[in-house]
Amino acid sequence: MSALTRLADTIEARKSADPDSSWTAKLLAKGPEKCAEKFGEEAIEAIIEAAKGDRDRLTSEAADVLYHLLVMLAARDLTLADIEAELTRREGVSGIAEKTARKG
Ligand SMILES: N=c1c2ncn([C@@H]3O[C@H](COP(=O)(O)OP(=O)(O)OP(=O)(O)O)[C@@H](O)[C@H]3O)c2ncn1[C@@H]1O[C@H](COP(=O)(O)O)[C@@H](O)[C@H]1O
Repeated sequence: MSALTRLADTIEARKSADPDSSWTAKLLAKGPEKCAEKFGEEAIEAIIEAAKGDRDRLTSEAADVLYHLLVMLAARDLTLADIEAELTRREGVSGIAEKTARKG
């Protein structure tokens, strides 16, 4: 099992945890809008580090982004498996071909 899958499972389990004992439970208790806002903040921090080019800081911010993405998805009852299914569906479809098809 990958670290990402373990993290997703932990986040799922935190849905029923005491907000006083878990950061994730506390964030989930604030609702999906707050989870989305936190994800946005973390994404911006990662963008800044990517632009600056510090690999260590970008690694740390990217980990925050993945954690907050999973929390945001959990807040809307979406799982990592749901996203993996969408990625699997896209496998073998060129991004260029997909964009051309969308433009009609
Ligand atoms: N990966 C993470 C993770 N990444 C970031 N964070 C937390 O997310 C928070 C975001 O940081 P911020 O500086 O934005 O938060 P803040 O400024 O204190 O909060 P606000 O004032 O914005 O509300 C920090 O408190 C981090 O500790 C995480 N918290 C938990 N995890 C994972 O989730 C697991 C379960 O954690 P708990 O739910 O706390 O048990 C942990 O074992 C980890 O594996």
